[in-house]
Amino acid sequence: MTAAREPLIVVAVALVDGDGRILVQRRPEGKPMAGLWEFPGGKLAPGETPEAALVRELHEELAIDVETACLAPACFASEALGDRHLLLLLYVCRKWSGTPQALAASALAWVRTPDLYALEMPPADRPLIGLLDALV
Ligand SMILES: Nc1nc2c([nH]c(=O)n2[C@@H]2O[C@H](COP(=O)(O)OP(=O)(O)OP(=O)(O)O)[C@@H](O)[C@H]2O)c(=O)[nH]1
Repeated sequence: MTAAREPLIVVAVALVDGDGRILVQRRPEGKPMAGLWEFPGGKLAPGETPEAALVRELHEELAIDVETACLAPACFASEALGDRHLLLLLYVCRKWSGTPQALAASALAWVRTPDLYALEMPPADRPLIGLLDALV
């Protein structure tokens, strides 16, 4: 009997601009779920805290710098993802330095929360839209 794999923890962030819009990025060709829109973020490296992982991912994916204190835990999703179970921890951040650049995505878009419903997003993200709408 093989042991079940542990849940996959992914951290992601809703960056909120001064107009209350949220940044989403489009997954590039060649990756699973290519073409879907998602919140910037990614998997934890071994031994990394969720906040440290998010600071690193935001630097790698968007070339922005964020302080841990500016990452507010907001909500989470718990969803099957292939042969794994995904725990997607979503933070909200309103303060960063630099201008986001699409270093790891095929496109970036600033979107009002109700307009997120019209975007194709991974299944785990859909339940987060209503929760985010209540928070931003
Ligand atoms: N960043 C991010 N990942 C998400 C979201 N929703 C969601 O299901 N995921 C999934 O969570 C995982 C994120 O890990 P990742 O971004 O490091 O994965 P990846 O495949 O892009 O990169 P990798 O090449 O390092 O494996 C992916 O399987 C992705 O599909 C989301 O809103 N943001």
